[in-house]
Parts: sequence; C-alpha cells; structure tokens
Amino acid sequence: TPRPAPRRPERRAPTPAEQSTSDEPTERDFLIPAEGLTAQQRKHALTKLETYLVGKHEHMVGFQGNQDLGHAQQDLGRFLDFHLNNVGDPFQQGNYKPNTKAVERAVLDRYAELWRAEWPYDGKNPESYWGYVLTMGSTEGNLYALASARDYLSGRKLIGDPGGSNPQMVYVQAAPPARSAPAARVGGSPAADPRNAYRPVAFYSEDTHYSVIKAVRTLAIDTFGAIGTAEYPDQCPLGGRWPLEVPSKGGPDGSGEIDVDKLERLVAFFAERGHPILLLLNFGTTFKGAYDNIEKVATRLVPLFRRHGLLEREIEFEPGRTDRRRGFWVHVDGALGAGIMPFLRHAAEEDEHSELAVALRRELKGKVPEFDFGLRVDGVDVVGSLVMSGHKWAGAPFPCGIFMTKNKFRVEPAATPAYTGSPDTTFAGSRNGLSPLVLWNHLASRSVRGHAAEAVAALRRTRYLESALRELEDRLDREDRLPEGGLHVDRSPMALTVRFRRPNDEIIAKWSLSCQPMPTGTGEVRHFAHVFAMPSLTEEKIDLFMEDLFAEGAFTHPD
Ligand SMILES: COC(=O)[C@H](CCSC)/N=C/c1c(COP(=O)(O)O)cnc(C)c1O
Repeated sequence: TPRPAPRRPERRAPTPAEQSTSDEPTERDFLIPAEGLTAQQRKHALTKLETYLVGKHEHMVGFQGNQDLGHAQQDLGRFLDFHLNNVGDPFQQGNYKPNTKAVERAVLDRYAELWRAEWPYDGKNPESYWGYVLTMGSTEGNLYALASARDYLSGRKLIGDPGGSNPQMVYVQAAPPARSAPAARVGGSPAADPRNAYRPVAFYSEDTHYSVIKAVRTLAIDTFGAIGTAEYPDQCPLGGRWPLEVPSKGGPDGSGEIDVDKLERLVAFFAERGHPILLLLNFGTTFKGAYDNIEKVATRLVPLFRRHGLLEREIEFEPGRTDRRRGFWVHVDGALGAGIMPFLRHAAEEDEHSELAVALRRELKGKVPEFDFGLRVDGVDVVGSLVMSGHKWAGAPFPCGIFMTKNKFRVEPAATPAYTGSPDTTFAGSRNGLSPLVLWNHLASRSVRGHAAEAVAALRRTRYLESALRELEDRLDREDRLPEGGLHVDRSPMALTVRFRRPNDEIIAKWSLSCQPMPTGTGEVRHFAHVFAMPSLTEEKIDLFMEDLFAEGAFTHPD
C-alpha cells in the first residue's frame, strides 16, 4: 500500500503567529519560500537567531571551546568579502590565487616551533615538519594521521610516472618478506611471522574520542582487539577476553589516562609476532581532560621496538627499489592539550622566581608533560604526528585545526592535478582560507609570555571551579539538600575540566553542559556533567553557575 505523502509545511514565510514562540529558533523560522524572503523577513529571522546565540554564548561552559573571540571580528570581518580557498598543498602557491597560504605557512611555522619540530618548512629536509591547517577540526586531523600511518606501516608507496602519460600517482605495495627472510629484515623477533610485516595494529585507550573509532572504521585499520579476538582467541596477555580498547588507569572511573603497564603488554604481544604498531595517545581527553603519560609510554616502548626490529625496517617495493621505514607510529591527539601546553612549558622555563613560574608551581606539582616532536627516547624521535583543534584553546569561531608530521614520514602526495597547480597532499579538496587568519590572530595578539599567563590563569580558574563545587556540596549538605551519594566532584591531574553530578535538564540546556554516564568500579552507573575552564570562563560566571546549582531541584530528574 502506498505510503502517505510526508506532511510538508507550505513553502511560504511563516506568519508571526506561526513562528516558534520559544527563544530557540526552529527550521520554521527559516523556511525558504519559492519567492524568496524580503530583506525585512530575512533580518527578522536572523535577528531571532542572533538573540538566541547571545544568550547561549554568554553561558557556554560545558565544552572545551574557548568562547573568547578576542578582536577577531574587527580584524578579520573584512575577509568575508573574498572567496578564499587554500586548495592544495600549503607550500605550493597553486593557481587559485585568492588564498591565505602565506598566512597558513606562518601559522604552521609558529606551531612547529611551539611543538619543537624542525622549522621553517623545508621540502628537501626529511627531518623538517610538514603540515596543514584543517578545514574540519581534529576529527579530520585524526583521520589524516591514521591514514598516513596505515599507508606508511603497511609498506605502501605512492609513485608517479614523471614524464609519463599519466600524471596521477599510483599506489605500490611492498610484498611481505619471504618466510625465510632473516628476522632482522622482517622487523620482528625470530617468532615473527613475515606475513604480519605490513599488517599494522592500532592501539588507543577507552577514553579516546569517538572520532578515532570512526577513523579506524572508515580506514579499515585493524585494532588489537579485533585481530586478537579473531586470530589469537584466548591468548590475551591481560587474561580473559580481548578488550576493544586499551584500559585506562583505574578503569572507567579512573583519571582517564591510558594504563601504560597494560598497553606495554598488549603491544609486546603483537610486536613479537612481527606486526607494525600504530599507537594513538590522548593529550587532553574529551570528558576528563586527562593527559596520557606519553614520555612514560615512549620510555617503555622504544626498547621493545628495538628488541623486535621495529625501530627501522627495510621495505622492498621491487628489486632495487627499497625504503627504510620505522615499524611504529605514535600519533598524539592534542585536540585541546596541544593548544595550551606549549605555553605552560614556557611558564615553567622562566626564572624560577618569576611571578609566572611561581604561579604555575601553585597549579602544577611536577614538570610540564612531554607531548610533541621534541620528545626523544634513546635518541629516537617518538612522535610521528600531532593534531590540534583551533576552536578549542585558540578560540576560533568555527571548526578548524592543525595536522603536523615530518617529511620523512610522509607517503608521497596522492595526485598533482594540473588544474589546481598544487599537489593534492591534504585530506580536503577546497580548504578554508579564513582559518589561518583566525589562528594567526590568536597567536599574534599576545606575546608568548602573555599566552603563558593566560594558560596559567586557566589552571587557576579550574582550581577555583573545583573549590566552588566542593563548597556547594558542603552548603547543600548543611541544608540537608545534598543528593544521595553527593556531587561526585572530580578532576584529573592538570585537567582544564572538573566533572560532577549531572544537574537537571534546564540547567544543562542553559549552560550547554556536556554529559556522560560513567560506570563505577562497583558496577553502578553515575551520570556526570563537566565544565571546562577555557579563557572565556570567568570566576563571576562560575559563581553564577553555582547559584543555579544551589537552587531547589537543581539535581532532580524526571526519571
Ligand atoms: C563532546 O565534546 C567533543 O566532542 C569535543 C568537540 C566539541 S568542543 C568544542 N571534542 C572533540 C575532540 C576531537 C574531535 O575534534 P573536533 O573534530 O575538532 O571536534 C578529537 N579528540 C579529542 C580528544 C576531542 O575532545
């Protein structure tokens, strides 16, 4: 029987009476009639949206997006007059001339310096950085990093037929070494199976952002859990069933850092069998703001990689055409952490009696953690790639970010399309030309000392937030209004966020809170919300937020 036609609204501008009454605009307010809308109707609809956004902008505290625009609008608004497009490689000008690649290169050079990579960019130097400004956020960067790592570790190479009839590049795949190949050439211990030599295995923790799981699925990259379950049943080195993700320290209600001891045992299992290792580490996890101890991971795994011939492998594409590549790749998801940490490191490097260094020591017991291209263990430069979101710490008003790696880890560009005049070396085709301007403005509008002071202040405000929540818990307890079990206030080491018991839906909507159910060690599930102390979160806002949480029914839920 034919399905009834979907009920469609008439294609006409809604009358004022038909428009949504709540201050939250709906698609009805923006219905586009065939005859278009008058200037007045468009202004009316847009004003409704602006009014709504003003309120939400003021109360946006629940995600790691810095809402402080600085003076981006007056500095950059003029560039909306241009159709900017940074299509192609940032370091090749290309034929699409209305671009901001010069700005993009300056931003990349500055972040390369902040992340202790070799800069300025030099296409002839294998140790030089290469990177590009993302048109999406770290999701694009993670996708691109994992695709690069997959091709690099699985012995793929893109070669062109320069001067040939076909300008396109083609993939060539190295053949697995012969079974008789010496273990050293296979890149594994004597037990290594040469057939695994180009089968990379991915590892990431249970606190990893969902964009990584999406990337692994999209790119058909094998994870240790999937291969373990399929090919090594009942052999999990942790005992029991293979976990899908590397356990975090202290389990689901722990700090959110990866459990390095368990990671080491899982990686060893696959390295012994000749698999190349693809490791994604978090530097500022989404919900708990936790930092994986990247230096500790590297200190444990570099000797293991050396033992199993994974520090350097010879890859033969065809007789006489070989590459020397590593058998491991460490990607750092620094969506939030890569934005703030270089500035905290600067504060730590100041004279120990300076006001900034003293202020940092009040917030941070111990050293600023390692995460970037400067990390070396036994002379090995550990980090293969790094991403950062521009709309988090840097406060870009739209998604953007940075992907960075080194020339020596790159698989040659996919194509050199004549019509753009620039090698197609990024994930996107057309690329946002405004993002480099926003990131440039963020970096250039303060001295590095000014950025460092901002970073230390954010740690101080996080501590203020945590104290305020604990005082609130005491106030509610004194008035016998504390919910059963308390407010579960918690903060991971150095985190820019504090998590606490989820309040009611009205407060969640007003303050744009991000919420997550979390199993506890006892099997109970607790519902948390969190607040991030981005530069846009002032102490005044924290006080106003506490008043809302103190109100009657703040933690009451309909269910
Ligand atoms: C629930 O919160 C989120 O999903 C935020 C993005 C919104 S904050 C502005 N985090 C995104 C994120 C991402 C994805 O980054 P984006 O694509 O820029 O959103 C990658 N890695 C980590 C550790 C992340 O936290």
